[in-house]
Amino acid sequence: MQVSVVGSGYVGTTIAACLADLGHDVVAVDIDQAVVDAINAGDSPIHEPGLDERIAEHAGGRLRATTDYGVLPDTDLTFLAIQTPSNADGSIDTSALEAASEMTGEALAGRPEDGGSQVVDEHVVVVKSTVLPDVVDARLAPRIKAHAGDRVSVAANPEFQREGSAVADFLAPDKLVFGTAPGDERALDALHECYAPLLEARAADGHDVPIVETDVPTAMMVKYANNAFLAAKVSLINDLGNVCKTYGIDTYEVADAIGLDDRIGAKFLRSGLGWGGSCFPKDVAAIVHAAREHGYEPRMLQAAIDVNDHQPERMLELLEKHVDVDGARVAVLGLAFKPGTDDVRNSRAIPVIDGLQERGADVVAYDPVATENMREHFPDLEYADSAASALHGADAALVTTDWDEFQALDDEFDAMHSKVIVDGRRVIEPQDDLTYDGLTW
Ligand SMILES: NC(=O)C1=CN([C@@H]2O[C@H](COP(=O)(O)OP(=O)(O)OC[C@H]3O[C@@H](n4cnc5c(N)ncnc54)[C@H](O)[C@@H]3O)[C@@H](O)[C@H]2O)C=CC1
Ligand SMILES: O=C(O)[C@H]1O[C@H](OP(=O)(O)OP(=O)(O)OC[C@H]2O[C@@H](n3ccc(=O)[nH]c3=O)[C@H](O)[C@@H]2O)[C@H](O)[C@@H](O)[C@@H]1O
Repeated sequence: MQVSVVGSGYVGTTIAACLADLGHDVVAVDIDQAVVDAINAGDSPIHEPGLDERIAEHAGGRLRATTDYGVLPDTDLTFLAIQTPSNADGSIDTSALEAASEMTGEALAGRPEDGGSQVVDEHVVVVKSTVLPDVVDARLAPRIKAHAGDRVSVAANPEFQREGSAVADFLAPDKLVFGTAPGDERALDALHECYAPLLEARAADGHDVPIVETDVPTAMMVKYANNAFLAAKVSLINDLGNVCKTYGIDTYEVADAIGLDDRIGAKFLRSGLGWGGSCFPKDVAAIVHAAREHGYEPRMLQAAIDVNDHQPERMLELLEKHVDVDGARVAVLGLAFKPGTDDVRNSRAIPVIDGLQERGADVVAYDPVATENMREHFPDLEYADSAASALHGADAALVTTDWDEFQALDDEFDAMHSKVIVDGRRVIEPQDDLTYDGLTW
């Protein structure tokens, strides 16, 4: 199948490389020339395990990149994987996605001045971006169809991959959700054809992937409900964890026990500093905002946000029990919002660093891959090139991301001025000569 993917960020690059791996001919379209150049040179524009190899293997073959929307009519199906960031009030900013929809419609209509060289007979545009249930039909499809007409179907296929394991998640999904307009067989057939090689590969490994066929608004609501449920699950274990801590009980022991109950499940029970990233905070805020616009107050979801917002403050309060933060040199270990990624969007390290600076600390930060991205937030912060050098001479260290390499830290603590560790991710093994405090244990 000929597939185009518009938007080559975390999602777009992953699905473009994976679809090429599955045998499709894929063209990635992005307005960022640097991103396009990287892919064509066989390099990944983002840090994601398994992506480098796939891009290196397929670039120049089944995978190419361009800034030219004129390639769209030569493909059968176009995914839109454009960012949908939060506005200050929690609603989502769909302007970039709307612009991309407009450009997609123009290209499919074959207007030469918009990069189109031919009028397509039939085409399917699939929205991968996460948008509220009414956005595809109200704001995206009209922009595409105004130019390209009803020869083009517009469908939704929300994505459930996680950063840090995006390739593995995309290739082994728990489910696929196909949202199409009622009776739109063209869209449904195209989605089935696109995913057929993935389903065959999973079947060969003995796994059936359930496919949920539904309408477009329900497909997007599934995406929001999925993320809201997981974020709330983490907030609930953090809330319970804060209670456990007041009794001196280890929340991880409790979580292991409750996770044995099938109705609860063992995943997403790691308590600590809370959830960050480009999606949980954005998506929970968006659904809360939308609910209020419709006159409903979503109390559980707001509570999930409140608990999450408070965990960094709890970390700083714990630190204050052990050191006088004003003037202290504090090492922050971990800047990415989770391990395995260089993404710092809404990283919990950001409010922690803000809080340290407000309290007059001298902060030194380290992350194995996310330092450059964090420089955009904190250009004047001191960045160390290893955990060992961050710890050297520090009065305390805060663990903010659960990178594996922090587990191996041992003698490095000896170079600290005072060996105080506040662990927000349960990474460090407590030792007799360390003053060790966990956030919820
Ligand atoms: N990051 C993730 O792991 C996941 C993200 N999502 C959703 O997927 C969507 C995309 O997210 P990310 O990949 O993280 O965003 P991103 O910000 O990493 O990538 C967006 C890309 O679109 C490009 N772009 C912007 N306007 C364009 C235009 N008019 N034409 C062509 N390219 C354009 C940008 O240059 C950028 O490379 C969002 O709605 C997000 O909520 C869903 C599941 C997972
Ligand atoms: O819509 C999205 O973008 C994606 O959002 C999340 O994926 P992601 O944000 O990449 O990473 P997660 O592994 O879900 O972690 C999110 C945050 O929760 C935190 N977390 C996660 C699990 C846990 O037990 N405890 C915990 O604090 C992580 O540290 C991280 O800050 C969802 O897990 C994906 O299914 C979804 O596709």
